[in-house]
Amino acid sequence: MSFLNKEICDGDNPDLTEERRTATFDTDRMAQVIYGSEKFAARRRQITKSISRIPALQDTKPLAFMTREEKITEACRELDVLSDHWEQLIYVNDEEEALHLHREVIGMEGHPFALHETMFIPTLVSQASDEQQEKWLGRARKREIIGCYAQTELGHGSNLRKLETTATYSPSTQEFILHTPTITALKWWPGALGKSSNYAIVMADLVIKNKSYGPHPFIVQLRDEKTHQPLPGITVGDIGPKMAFNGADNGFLGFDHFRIPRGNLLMRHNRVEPDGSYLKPPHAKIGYSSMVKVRSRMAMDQGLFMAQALVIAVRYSAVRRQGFLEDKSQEVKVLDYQTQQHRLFPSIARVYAFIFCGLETIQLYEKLILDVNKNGDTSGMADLHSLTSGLKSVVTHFTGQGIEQARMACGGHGYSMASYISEIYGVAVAGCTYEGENMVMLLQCARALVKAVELVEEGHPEKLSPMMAYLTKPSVTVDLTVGPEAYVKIFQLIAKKQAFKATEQLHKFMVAGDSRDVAWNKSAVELTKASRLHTRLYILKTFIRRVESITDISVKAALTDLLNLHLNYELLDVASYALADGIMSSTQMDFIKNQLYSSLEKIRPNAVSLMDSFQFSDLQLRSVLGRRDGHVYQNLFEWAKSSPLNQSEVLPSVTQYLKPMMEKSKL
Ligand SMILES: CCCCCCCCCC/C=C\CCCCCC(=O)SCCNC(=O)CCNC(=O)[C@H](O)C(C)(C)COP(=O)(O)OP(=O)(O)OC[C@H]1O[C@@H](n2cnc3c(N)ncnc32)[C@H](O)[C@@H]1OP(=O)(O)O
Ligand SMILES: Cc1cc2nc3c(=O)[nH]c(=O)nc-3n(C[C@H](O)[C@H](O)[C@H](O)COP(=O)(O)OP(=O)(O)OC[C@H]3O[C@@H](n4cnc5c(N)ncnc54)[C@H](O)[C@@H]3O)c2cc1C
Repeated sequence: MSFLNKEICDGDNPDLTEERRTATFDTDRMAQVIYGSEKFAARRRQITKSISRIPALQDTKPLAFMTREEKITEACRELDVLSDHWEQLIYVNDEEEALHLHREVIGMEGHPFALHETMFIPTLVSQASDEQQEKWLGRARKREIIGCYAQTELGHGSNLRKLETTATYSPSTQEFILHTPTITALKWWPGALGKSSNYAIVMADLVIKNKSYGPHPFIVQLRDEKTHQPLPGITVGDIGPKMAFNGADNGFLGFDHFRIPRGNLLMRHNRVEPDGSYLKPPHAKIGYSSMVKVRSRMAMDQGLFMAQALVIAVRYSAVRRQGFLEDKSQEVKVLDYQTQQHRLFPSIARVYAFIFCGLETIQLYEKLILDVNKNGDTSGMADLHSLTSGLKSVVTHFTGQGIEQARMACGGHGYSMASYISEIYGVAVAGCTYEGENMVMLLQCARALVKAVELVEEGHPEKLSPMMAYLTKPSVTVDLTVGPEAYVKIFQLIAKKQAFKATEQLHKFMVAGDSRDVAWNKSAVELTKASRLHTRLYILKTFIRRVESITDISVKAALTDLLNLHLNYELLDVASYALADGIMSSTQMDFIKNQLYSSLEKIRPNAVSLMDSFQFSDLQLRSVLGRRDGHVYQNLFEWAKSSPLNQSEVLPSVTQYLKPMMEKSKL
């Protein structure tokens, strides 16, 4: 039986067409704001169009029905097709275009080049000397070799100072000897390490003449370039299936006194001379730059994950009709329910806010690397580290929440893998863990906050970085009706109070005799709260700044509605702090609530177009519920019919067990 007849499916679902007609702005113009420029938004569309013309890149069997091996093989097949068309699809070496291409064609479930592009090449760019770049960077960019980033070990991920893999320098042979002394020293988790990569950046403890210099990056060949067999002295493999991200072969790696030449220590910022003398880098943590790079991307990448889930949920909510409001002759779109709007729209606002932050932090990282590589200027490192530590933690947490709400907003069908939301969720929440576990990174952000509070207390507010300047703001009474700046002021007061309270608690324990580390641990929950508020303030301010800078009037108006929703929702979410400290009254709380509800109504007519503006193709969305044409029911039925279980009427499990069991029961 097929309901996919042409009449029903010609054109888009009329409910979605109606939604698109009511939009008050142009989605191409909105895409320019989302993707940071008219040029890149247009290039994305052009790339999407070119992809749609390559038959070998169109949908094959749904991913949900594939085994892990099939997923990996399929990703590799697509990579091979892409490499044949690379130069006609994108500008070679344009990172953003390459990322878009991968996202659209291969999706988010991981692939052998995921770490090559995101960490291997960036580490060579930031850590390898010019000579070393000449040797490896060109080959990596041409994809003659595949690399990954091997840092985390079975026993240690967060505490890098305790990594156990050693790289011991031998002056007599001018080699480093890589060794895995214990089981816990096995590298464990690196993406694409298990089966695909033939090279890795390995973070190992540099040891010279029995002295440890801490983790340093080395480039290491893992496999023979012709046979792909692991080199003697190397044990490498896949760590097995994960919650999601199963197109990636996250791996393990061990070394048995494996020798690499001296020139394989990445030496842009530090050196080991032939005689074993060590030249220090200009900043102790410069070797961590690749992590900062990925963290600086995470607000954008996580924003895009949440956007995908919301495109699906919002489109589906405009097609799904259930229950009645005033008109009893026709059921309403579930998107008309206030609870549905409250479930989805604040996340739409967060998506935009996160993406605006991402645009900013990606640029900050690029600037930092230029400053460091060209002028040896490391002065921006501390600020970017604390900013991206807080941001990755806050953004991943809210993205997980937002995606889960999107799933629930799709009712039963959200739970089906046809929606694809479970996969998006599984991939996105990995970000709470990778690139620094969220609590650990919030505490990194707190280090900077506490230092700033201490500067204020010591009478040196002039030494504060601009991001911390709010810590000196006096308490004021605020009239919320004056607009965004009033919300910022209240948020600043809340964040400031919490930063001072957490620091005060830390100092109190220290005065009572605890060491700083113990006092820190006793204050850790309060410190993480301060970091979250500090980061949410940054997000809020970035959102305001970005909206203010928009020139297209209708785009600006639509985003102003979203910004107002964000301001009210965020302030309400932290209202307990404001009430406890007498910063806000209950009358102001009521005002905020009413503003919030009226924002939901204002956003409603633009909801579908706010999500269409992301211009994800159906290929990228991989969702039966979220397709642009909105033909949900027909496609769900087709999708279910393609399940391997439906390829025969009677399964072997029935003939082998259920039938005999029922027969036995009759006796
Ligand atoms: C549609 C959408 C599609 C989107 C698709 C996008 C694709 C995205 C998918 C990507 C797929 C996969 C990506 C997965 C990648 C995952 C890769 C990894 O996970 S790699 C491993 C990451 N590991 C970590 O992050 C480890 C976390 N730990 C640390 O970073 C450190 O141990 C620490 C920072 C927690 C502590 O370091 P330590 O050396 O012990 O330092 P101290 O705590 O003592 O601090 C001393 C001092 O240094 C400062 N510091 C620390 N780090 C930095 C830094 N990077 N830069 C500058 N300064 C730094 C720290 O703040 C302290 O300063 P003080 O002034 O003393 O306070
Ligand atoms: C999908 C995925 C991909 C990954 N890809 C890579 C990769 O490509 N390369 C790579 O090298 N690694 C990779 N990793 C590893 C990842 O970076 C680590 O898992 C991550 O840094 C967390 O470290 P951990 O596993 O040691 O967690 P742990 O530190 O063991 O965390 C366990 C708990 O302890 C708490 N905790 C730990 N330390 C502290 C502290 N100081 N204060 C308070 N609480 C603390 C944490 O908050 C957490 O609740 C990947 C991981 C995942 C899930």
